[in-house]
Formats: sequence, structure tokens, C-alpha cells
Amino acid sequence: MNVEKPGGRLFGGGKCSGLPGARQLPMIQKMVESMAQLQEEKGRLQEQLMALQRKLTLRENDQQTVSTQLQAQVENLKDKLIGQVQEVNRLRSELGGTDLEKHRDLLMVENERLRQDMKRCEAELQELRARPPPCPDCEHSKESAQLREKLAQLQVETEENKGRLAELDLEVQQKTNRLAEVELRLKDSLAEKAEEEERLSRRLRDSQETIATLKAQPQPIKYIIKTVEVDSSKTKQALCETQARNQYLQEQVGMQRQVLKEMEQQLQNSQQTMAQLKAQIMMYESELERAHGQMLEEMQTMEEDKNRAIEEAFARAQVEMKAVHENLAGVRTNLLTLQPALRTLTNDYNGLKRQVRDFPLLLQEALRSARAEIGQAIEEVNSTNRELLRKYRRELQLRKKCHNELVRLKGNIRVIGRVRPVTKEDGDGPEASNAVTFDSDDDAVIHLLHKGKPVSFELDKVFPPHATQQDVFQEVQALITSCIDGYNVCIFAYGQTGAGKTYTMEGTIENPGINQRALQLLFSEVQEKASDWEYTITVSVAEIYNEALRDLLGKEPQEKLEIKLCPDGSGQLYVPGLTEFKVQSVEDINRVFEFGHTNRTTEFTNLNEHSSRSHALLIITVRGTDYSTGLRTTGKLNLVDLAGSERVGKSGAEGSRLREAQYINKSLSALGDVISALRSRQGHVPFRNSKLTYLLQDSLSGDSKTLMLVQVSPVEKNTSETLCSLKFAERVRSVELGPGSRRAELMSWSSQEHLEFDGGSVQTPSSARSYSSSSTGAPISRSSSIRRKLQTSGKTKPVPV
Ligand SMILES: Nc1ncnc2c1ncn2[C@@H]1O[C@H](COP(=O)(O)OP(=O)(O)OP(=O)(O)O)[C@@H](O)[C@H]1O
Repeated sequence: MNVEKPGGRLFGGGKCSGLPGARQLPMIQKMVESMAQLQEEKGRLQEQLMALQRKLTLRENDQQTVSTQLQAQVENLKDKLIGQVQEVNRLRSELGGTDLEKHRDLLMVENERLRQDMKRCEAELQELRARPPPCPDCEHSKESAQLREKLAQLQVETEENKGRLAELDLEVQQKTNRLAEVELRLKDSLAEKAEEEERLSRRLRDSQETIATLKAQPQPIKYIIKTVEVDSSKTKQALCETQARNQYLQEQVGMQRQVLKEMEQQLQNSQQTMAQLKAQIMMYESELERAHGQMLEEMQTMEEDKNRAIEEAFARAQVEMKAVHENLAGVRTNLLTLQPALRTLTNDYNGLKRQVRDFPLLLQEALRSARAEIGQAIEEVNSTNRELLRKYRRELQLRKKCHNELVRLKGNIRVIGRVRPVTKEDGDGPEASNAVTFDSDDDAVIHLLHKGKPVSFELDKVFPPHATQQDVFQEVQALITSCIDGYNVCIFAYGQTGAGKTYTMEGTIENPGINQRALQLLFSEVQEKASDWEYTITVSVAEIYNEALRDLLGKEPQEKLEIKLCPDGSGQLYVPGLTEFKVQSVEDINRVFEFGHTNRTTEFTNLNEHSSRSHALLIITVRGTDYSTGLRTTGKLNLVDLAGSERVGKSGAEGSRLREAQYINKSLSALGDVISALRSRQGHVPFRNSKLTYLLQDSLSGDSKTLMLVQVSPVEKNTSETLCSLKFAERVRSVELGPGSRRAELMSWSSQEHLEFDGGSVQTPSSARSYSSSSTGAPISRSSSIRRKLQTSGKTKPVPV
């Protein structure tokens, strides 16, 4: 590059024209100086260049920052624009809410219409009311009712519509407010945007001015550069680079301008969009107004239609009303004739109504007084009942005492005789002739004609052959009652085989004996006392055969049972394993007896067709508990059908029959011993000498009550056995068990004694020798004389006692 400069010759080509040395020296100095100056100038320029470069760099940075800021602002504006577009869309969609306004307007119109309808109906109603009173059945009244209904309905509808209208008003108001808000915001953002644009334009202008200024500056630099180029290629190169850089920066500025233009373009576009949106909103609003106008027109048309319809209906109603009025006139005439009757009826009805109104009060009053009277009566009855109950209890106690006193006075051991009728088994002829007679004045005396000589016996009572089972039972039932009171009772039937023991104790199905009647009586007594006492009745059936005790209700009747003392130390006896059946009805009793019968041992003898050879015992236990006091009682009723007491010699028994008879005689003798010991109040009573007495111990001792039924045959051939039985009975009768005292009154002792001895039929077993002792102070009975005589005679044949 050749840069021409003033004074350039000095530096061009480097050739010297051959000046003399003196002139060359100052020139060199000058050159050195100028070189130095140039050097300085160069340094200064370099510094300026660097400063410019720094400035350029800074400006570049500034421009980049500005550009970034501008870009950010553009982005921001874009976002805002998008937001506004969205807002406008939303508003547009919300403006779809013009439907609401439509709806609201419709409702208002409807409401107005309803209000007018209502007014009209009210006017009609007023008119109807002003008319004369209608007949209840006529059309007019129906119409009136319909109108009233319609009016009510319209009122309800109006109210509903009013409510809905208010809601819609509120909603429209809210939406209008929001629209205004949005419009306000839109305006604000437009103003902001304009401001921003203004600001950006200003800055752009500033930047352009700065660039122009900068462009205007480089002239001296160029000069300097040219100057420097002469001196330094390096400086030249740096200048080139700077220029290139400057070029680049200018390009950059151009690009920025381009971007700015684009942004301005975008801004214009968005402004256009805004304008379009505004135009659309305007259009919508105008459409809205048009629709509103159309709607009003339609409503007007509808209103007219409705008025027309109402007028037509009114005209029809008038015609109908006319007809109704005519009918009404007829009805009124009828009404006038009916009114007096109606008045009478009304009066009657009012009177009845008054009565009906007063009736509950009268009824209540009557009921109250009746209730009070009934309550008083109940109270009186209750107190009477209580008094009666108290008296009843006292009477019961008294009865019990009297009963016991009666039994005590009668004697704790009572002996009753019963003579059976003559049966076909007795046969015919003189042997079957009657040998027994009775005293018509005294039912306790029996006369026996034995071998042509009369013998008399006095017992507690004697039943002749014609006496019934009931007669006999009546005599014993007092004892049975005392068993309920907790006493032990023993009733046993004694007599020769065939004398009627079983008949008296068991009886027949048609004519039951003491056993069944006793249980029936117990049931009825227990029933009577059921309100105060709880009773349980159990039965056991046992037999003593050959001194072996067997349970006739047990599963194994052959098993021999033992009699033992109760382990509780009460001194009571009991039989372990002896079955007890609880009975509550006659059916239960019959079942028990039947079962007992099947197990009982019976054998034939030549004395009777069939005869029991064992003692049969029915043991009834009555356990009671007093509800009020908790007192417990236990009474035992022993009903014993003893084995036949005939003499062994007469029956002609041998072998096992003889053994049976001996056992029977032994046990009957033991019974006699026990009774004798009790009578003579001996310290020791030999209860244990036989199973029978041992088992009956608690029913023979203490305050127990005993009844012996002595069964006798009336016929001549049995007079010896009858005599023995009656003697036994008389002896038993003379024994006392309780505190009372009874003594045998011996009427014809010598004759009897003679008879017995003379007949040689009375045999006394060695075990039954001591009936009485004179040392006890008891009166010497007839039996003791017999014993004495027997001992003297030395006869040892066994007799029952
Ligand atoms: N009072 C009476 N009335 C009618 N018949 C009776 C009467 N007493 C007994 N008999 C009859 O006499 C017969 C013998 O009586 P029953 O069998 O009762 O005698 P018994 O003493 O029990 O004899 P055994 O010791 O053998 O059992 C029976 O046919 C019975 O019907």
C-alpha cells in the first residue's frame, strides 16, 4: 500500500541523493526526533485504539444486553398478547352468557304475563264473589273453584319466577361487572404496550444515534492509521482487524435492526388482532341487541294470542254462567222450602253435639267413681280375705291339735275287727254255719260261738260282713291325715289266710281298699294345702318272705335288702336300695301296684285257693315344706298286709311250706313281743327280732300311730283261728304308745281262758312269753294268765302271739 503523506519523500525508497554530511546531520536529528515523535504518536494512537477497542467491546456488550432485554421484552409482550387473546376467548365464551340475559328477559316477560293473569283471575273471582251464593253442585261453583286453584297455582308460579329472576339478575350483574373489569384490564395492558413501544423506539433511536456518532468519529483515526501504516505493518494489521471488527459490529447492528423491525411488525399484527377482536365484540353486541328486539316482538305476539284466547274463554264462561244462573234460580226455590227443615236439623244436631261433647266428661266421672268403689270393695275383700286366711290358718292349727288329741284319746294303738262275709269257698253244711254275732248296742263288741260256748271280745270297733270298704276307710282316714302332719303311721291287716286281709288293704278294681283310698285322700289333702305347702308323695312296695326283705318295685326283686340306721345320726332307719316312686295321680298308683303284684310271691295252700305267704308292705312317704315358714315335715304311712296267721298243724304244711309257716309265725310273734314291750314300757323293745318289727320300728314307737285290722272268718270251721286272732287283737289293744292311757277291760276272762286252754289250740312260742310283768305296775292282762297257764302246761306249739 502506498500512502502518500506530506513530506513523504523523506521516507520513500530509502535512497539518498548524496547531500553533504553537515546538512545530513541535522536532518538525521530531525528524522530521529520525528521518529521519536512518530513513536510517541504511535503509542498514543495505540492507546487510543485500545481505548476504542475497549469502548467497542463495551458497546458490543451493551448492544448485546440491550438486544437480550429487547428479546425478553418481546417475549414478555408475546406472552401478554397470548394471555389477552385467551382472555378475549374466554370473554367470548362467557358472552355466550347472553343466553342468560335472554333467559332472564324471557322470565321477566313470563312473570309479567303471570302477573296479569293473576290480576285477571282475581278480578273474575271478585266478580264471582259479588254474585249471589252458588249452589254447591252447580257449574258456576266448580268454575270458581277451578279459578281459585288456577289463581293459587299462578301465584306459586309467579313466586318461583320471581326467585329465579332475582337469581338471574344477580348472575347477569356479576358477569357485567367482570366484563367491565376485563375491558379495563385490556385497556391498561394496551396503554402499557404503547408505552413500552414508545420506550423501545426511543432506545432504538438512541442506539442509532450513538452508532451514527461512532461512525462519524473514525476520520482522525483513519488519518492516524494511515500515518501508522507507513511506519508499522503491525499497526496496519491491527487497524484492519479493528475495521473488520467494526464491520462485524455494524452487521450485528443491522441484524438487531432487522429483529427490531420484525418485532415492530409483530406488534402491529397484535394491534390488528386486537382491533379485530374489538370489532367482533362490537358485532356480538349488536347481534345481542337485535335478538333482544326479536324476542320482544315475539313476546308481543304471544301476549296478543293469549289475550285473544282469554277473551274467547271469557265469552264461553259468560254463556255457561248464564245457564248456571238459571239453574241456580231453581235451586234457590228448592232451598227456600228446605230451609225450615234444615234449621230444625241444625238445632237437633247442635243439641246432640253438646251431648257428645259432654259425654266423655260424664263417662270419665262415672268411671272414676266406679273405679274408686271397686278399689274400695277390693280393699275390703282383701282385708276380709286376709282375716279369713288368718282364721283358716288358726283353724288348721286347731284342727291339727284336735286331731292329734282325738287320736291320742282314742289311743295310739287302735284295733279294729272286720268279719268277712261267708263265701262259696266256705262250702255248705254245719261247718260253714255262722259262728259270729254282734252287739246291736255296742259296735265294738263281737261274740264268737266256739265249740258251743260263746266268747265275747271288745275291740275299738268291729265291722260286720256287710260293712263296705268306704265304711272301713272312714274309720282309718284320720290316721292318714295325721301322716300329712308329719306323724308316722302303721296300719296292718292281721288274720288267718282267707280272712279278707288283702281285700281290706288292696280291694278290687271296682271296690278299692285302704291302700288306694289312702293315696287318693293324700292327694286331695295335699291339693287343698297347695297354696301354703309343697308336698311330694313317694311310694315303695316291699315284701318280707322267709325273713328276707325284697323290693317289689326294684329291677331285681329277688335281691335281699338290709335295714340300716341312717348315717346322719338321727336314729332313723332306712333300707338302702329300696325303690321310691313319686306318685301324683291314681294312674301312677295303679301302675305301681300292678308292678308290685307281678313281683309278689304267691303260693297255693290247701287252706285257700291262693294265699300269700309273705308280708306285703306299701310304704308311703309324705314330705312337706311350708312356703311361709320353710318348716319341713316327713310322715310315713306303712300299710302292711301280713301273711296268714293260721296254725301250721291245721294247714298241714310240710317241708318248705312248714318253713314258710314257721317264719310267718316267728315274725308275728316278734310283732307281739314288740307290742307287749311297748305296752309294759320296758326299757328295751325287741324291734330287731324280726325284719317286720325292725322295719316298722319308727311307726310303732314314740308318738307314732298304729292301727291293726283284725280280719276274721265268720264260719264255724274257722272258729279256732278266729279265736286266736281276736285274742291277739285284744292284747294289742291294751298297749299304749303315747302319753294317753288306755286299759283293756276284761269282761269274761275266765271263760276265755278256759276256752283257749280247753281247746288246746292256742300255742305260745318261747320267744313271745313275757307280755307283761306285774312288777311294772300295769294291770295284769288276760294274756299274761294265758302265758302262765301255757307255761304250766309246758306246751310249746308256736302261735302267732
Ligand atoms: N268284706 C268282704 N266282702 C266280700 N268278699 C270278701 C270280703 N273279705 C274277703 N272277701 C273274699 O274272701 C276271699 C279271701 O279274701 P282275701 O284273699 O282277702 O283273704 P286274705 O286274708 O288276704 O288271704 P291270704 O292270707 O291268703 O292273702 C276273697 O275271695 C275275697 O274276695
